[in-house]
Amino acid sequence: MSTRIRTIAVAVNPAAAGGASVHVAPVVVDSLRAAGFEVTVAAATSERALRERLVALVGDGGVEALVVVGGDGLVNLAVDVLAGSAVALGIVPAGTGNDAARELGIPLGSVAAACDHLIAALEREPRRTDVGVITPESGADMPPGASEAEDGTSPPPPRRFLCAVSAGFDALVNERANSLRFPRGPHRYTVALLLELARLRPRRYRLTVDGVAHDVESVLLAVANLGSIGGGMRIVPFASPMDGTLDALVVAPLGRIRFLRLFPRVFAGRHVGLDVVSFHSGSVIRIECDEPIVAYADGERIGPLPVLISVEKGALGVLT
Ligand SMILES: Nc1ncnc2c1ncn2[C@@H]1O[C@H](COP(=O)(O)OP(=O)(O)OP(=O)(O)O)[C@@H](O)[C@H]1O
Repeated sequence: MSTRIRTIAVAVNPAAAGGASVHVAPVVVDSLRAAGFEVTVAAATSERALRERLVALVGDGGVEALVVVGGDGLVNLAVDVLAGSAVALGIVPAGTGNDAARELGIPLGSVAAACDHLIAALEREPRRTDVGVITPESGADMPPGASEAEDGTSPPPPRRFLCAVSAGFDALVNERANSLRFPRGPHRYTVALLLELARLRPRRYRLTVDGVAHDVESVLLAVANLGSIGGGMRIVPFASPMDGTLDALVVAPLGRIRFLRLFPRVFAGRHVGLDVVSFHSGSVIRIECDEPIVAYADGERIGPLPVLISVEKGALGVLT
């Protein structure tokens, strides 16, 4: 067993993948204990309560690693809490999309394989990984379902992310899904996608990459640290989380049929080189749009554009 890491917190999201992670977590805890690690379980009834618990655990130096059992939303929460600390992040994928795990080479689809991978990684030095930071510039945004007290005129605080920021079609789909009362579950995203597809049209953005402004029209615009979103859409197949760089993907205006035909190519990462696709790499990227669009990071709602995105090089130790 590793002499470096002995104490581990396991964070559970009872909401991930419709509750499936509740069954996965005990398997993870048992595997780690059987391998000789000291394990604390961190679960809470809400995301906010879980954040407070994780901040306390990391702050008092009680754990050397945090293993999340959930999807990209829970990974995002852990990254936001852990970046810059000495606590390493482990992931046992138990969500719907699991893009962070996929990109980090963590086995998907088998809890036993993911646990074996994690225990092997605990023997090694954590891999230093870049973390993105998204800073909303404007306030006065009321999230769907927020209380009056959460509304305000000051911008939401900066938030870290591991995978990507969405500011185009997929951000609109997320926002639409969040506003729908019916249906519940994953079908909400299908309905939202169809509704947004019917409304597909380009928006005008100003993308400023390391101080150089690009005025673009786009239907799909995202900024990646790790290359995939939405359950395996390889938006930036060449993205590296260890190069101190972010990569923006811009898809130029195109009709619905061509847009739909693009999707299988993006899943396969074979859109690079197409005339409608361009990439811009840099360490500070600002996205502005002349229409109200709410940005999402790792599938989490951030706030309206404009946003400033930067990178914290090697800020996170990942067990992989
Ligand atoms: N009690 C809770 N503990 C932790 N997270 C919670 C809780 N309740 C709600 N959440 C939120 O649930 C959302 C979904 O979780 P998660 O991302 O882990 O699963 P998923 O959506 O099924 O997977 P993916 O993001 O990979 O598609 C996240 O935004 C998370 O913050």
